Amino acid sequence: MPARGRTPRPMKVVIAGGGNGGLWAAHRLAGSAEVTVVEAGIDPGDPVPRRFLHEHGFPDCDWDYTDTDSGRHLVRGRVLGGGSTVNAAAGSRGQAGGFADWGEGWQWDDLLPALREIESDEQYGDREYHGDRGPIRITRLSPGPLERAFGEAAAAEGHADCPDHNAPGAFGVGPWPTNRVDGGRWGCLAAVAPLVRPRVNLRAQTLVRRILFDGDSATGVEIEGPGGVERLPADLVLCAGGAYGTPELLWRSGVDAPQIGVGLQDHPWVMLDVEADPDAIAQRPVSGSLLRGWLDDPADEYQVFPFSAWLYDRTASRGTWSVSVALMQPESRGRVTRGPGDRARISLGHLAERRDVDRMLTAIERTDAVLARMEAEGTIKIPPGSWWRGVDLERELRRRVETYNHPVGSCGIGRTVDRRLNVRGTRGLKIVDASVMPSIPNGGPNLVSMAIGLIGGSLALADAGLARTP
Ligand SMILES: Cc1cc2nc3c(=O)[nH]c(=O)nc-3n(C[C@H](O)[C@H](O)[C@H](O)COP(=O)(O)OP(=O)(O)OC[C@H]3O[C@@H](n4cnc5c(N)ncnc54)[C@H](O)[C@@H]3O)c2cc1C
Repeated sequence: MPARGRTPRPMKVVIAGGGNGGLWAAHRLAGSAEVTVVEAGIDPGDPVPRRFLHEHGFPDCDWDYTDTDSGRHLVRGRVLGGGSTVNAAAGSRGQAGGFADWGEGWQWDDLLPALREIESDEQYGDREYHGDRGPIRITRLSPGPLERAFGEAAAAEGHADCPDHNAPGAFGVGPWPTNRVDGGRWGCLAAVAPLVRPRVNLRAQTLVRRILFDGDSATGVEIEGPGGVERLPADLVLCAGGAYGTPELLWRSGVDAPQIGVGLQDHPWVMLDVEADPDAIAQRPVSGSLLRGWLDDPADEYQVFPFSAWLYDRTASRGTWSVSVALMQPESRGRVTRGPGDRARISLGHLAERRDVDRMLTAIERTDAVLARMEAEGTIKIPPGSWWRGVDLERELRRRVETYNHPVGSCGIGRTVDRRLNVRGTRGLKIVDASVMPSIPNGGPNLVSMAIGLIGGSLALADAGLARTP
């Protein structure tokens, strides 16, 4: 019991990682608790520099991970705003069925209030399943000539018109919901950091080296920043380092919770590169069309979206239109294991399950049918010898499959954390990022990881018996 007349001090919370989950948890907690956000990368500041709004590829703000299966580099934003500062700003949130195995308290209806609170949907904000007051602005960009032709070809192949991919039960072809303002990426750096900075202690360019414990209770963190190594005491530590960074931090801290790194999932995708008029491509280089189809069952969802190859790779031709095909509810799982120096050793495990291979092959076949119609109309050219029309397609698929940059689930609910996001076997330690997703949603993890941060912040307040400030 506090001494008579003495005001109890505010709860001290340290958030390790200022990305999607971390900034949204900070937003929820600031004002009700004394919050410090520790971000290893830079804070680019406000107003957001143009490059973080309009450019792609940030080697100076990256964690430099590698997929050990393929040897390919894995991009992970090391910058305030995390993935949402470097990503493709696709704001598709997935459908209810994609959360069916998330367990009690984490079903679609449980997540929807947070998903609504995050967003202002410019076209459909008045619908009950959308928000119109959140800082993340969702819009749909007008189609260019290639998007129109793609939509017509997909319709001729039997795909429904889909004006809002975030509407319940939506499938078909239509504009990408994208978090952009004036064409620029509108992620957590642009939209959430300005709300959080004045209300928290933000330590950028500072690494959380380890979580400190007294027995099984987290008591703070050890950080290393421009001023050297320091200890920050805390009543509660929230890990928000992402699907690779959070396991690393737990290992560095000697946390022995169950199944860390087990259960990693990612959407596998491949590119079908076709040729088109560079001026037509330039009219809508990214965030144009999205086709969501399914094979035998809605759980067999695949996504197709075209974009300018040159936008992401300056060695590519401006006339290359990359048509990506991704499997949205893969069964395969990868693993993050503890590598030398407690660095994450990542095996994405794409196409480990036979069923995923078969589903990818069928999705490619269906996509090729749409592209063939476009070619017949003269809007694109499928180069002779294209890999997906050759022999031994499965071998080529396995060689070319890569990451959609959507890793989740390395510290899943029901495995490493409980339903209130507490790290099992510890006290005063929660995880509030994409690593807790029990399985990969059938949309992008961008908005869902933000929702997890917001819910994690609410759970922390509720656990402490604190009221939420508006
Ligand atoms: C190139 C790319 C494109 C993508 N495109 C899309 C898309 O279009 N749509 C979509 O839905 N999803 C997309 N994603 C995925 C999406 O951005 C992520 O799922 C999301 O950012 C995950 O949020 P998070 O909070 O788990 O982690 P992050 O947003 O990655 O945040 C983790 C933060 O923690 C920091 N950190 C880590 N360890 C430490 C430490 N020890 N100390 C201090 N700080 C630390 C990191 O620097 C980072 O800022 C993309 C991702 C990438 C990389």
